[in-house]
Amino acid sequence: MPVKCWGIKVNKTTGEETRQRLIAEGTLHPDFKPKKDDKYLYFPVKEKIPDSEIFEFEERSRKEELPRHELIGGIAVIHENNINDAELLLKSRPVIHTVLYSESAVTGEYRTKDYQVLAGENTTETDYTEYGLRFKIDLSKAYFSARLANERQRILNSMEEGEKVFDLFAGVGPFAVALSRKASVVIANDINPDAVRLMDENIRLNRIKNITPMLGDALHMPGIFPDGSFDRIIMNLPMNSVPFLKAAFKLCRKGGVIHFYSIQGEEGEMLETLRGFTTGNITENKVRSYAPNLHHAVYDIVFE
Ligand SMILES: C[S@@+](CC[C@H](N)C(=O)[O-])C[C@H]1O[C@@H](n2cnc3c(N)ncnc32)[C@H](O)[C@@H]1O
Repeated sequence: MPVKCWGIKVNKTTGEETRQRLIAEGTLHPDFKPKKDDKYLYFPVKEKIPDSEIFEFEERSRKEELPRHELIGGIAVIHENNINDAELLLKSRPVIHTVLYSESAVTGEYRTKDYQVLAGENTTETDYTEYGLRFKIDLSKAYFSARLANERQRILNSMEEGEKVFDLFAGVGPFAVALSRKASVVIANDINPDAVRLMDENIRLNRIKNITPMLGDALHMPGIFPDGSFDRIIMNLPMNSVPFLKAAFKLCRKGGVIHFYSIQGEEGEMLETLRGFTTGNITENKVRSYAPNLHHAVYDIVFE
């Protein structure tokens, strides 16, 4: 039965942005379901806040556990080929327009996956907002994971204003776009033409002027830029970054930092390899679980 509660009414085009803002502010009411009509989305909030009005919302059933999924903008990705789960997810939030089943692990040089549409619109494209930044994503054409959002902010917070950053495996540009807020310049390279096309769009969407997107093989980058040109290097190709370490250390200045990502089973697995390149400080952190007995780790390496 619908219950009266404070809520925010927003245009559908700004729905995801509003949802993330309310979550970040801690005001989205978890006990009621957001709702929609032809034009607007309605989000329940815990108390009276600016622009809120009283609306009627359905209570969430405590038993209605949602299937495990990753939400990227309006797309929910599930790992079981289950139409009922997909329909449940589609109905659970007005912002979800498509539910995809990921048929494989990330594969190939471009680190993409095969997807099957289980419910909703027949698309792998979506709009995604992260910390106020907007992104065009196409999951079948270029890699993207929303689970690295906090990691991008961690690096941004560790940066000084005006740094020169090189993102060697930039994908559709989430690290580059986030870090451009503090950097003087970001060079953002990827070998996948679709990723670079989407990155170009994402740079324009956010009206960013200090990112140069590049289409190329990371191995060739030291031939283009003088040694030691950059303060910070991002290496998020976690299954296969080791062959690119020599190039990264050439591009990094002495005293600069390289963020090296690795999918690994044991803590410290990469330390010996990395010690072959620097005597500087190396700090290791777990970014997220990846699979049973595997995790995504980041090594922050100071080049000395
Ligand atoms: C795991 S994805 C990370 C993308 C992005 N940094 C992100 O976090 O969303 C790795 C990316 O490296 C790119 N890649 C693979 N081999 C490459 C190479 N030799 N040179 C440049 N980019 C490469 C892939 O196309 C893919 O977009």
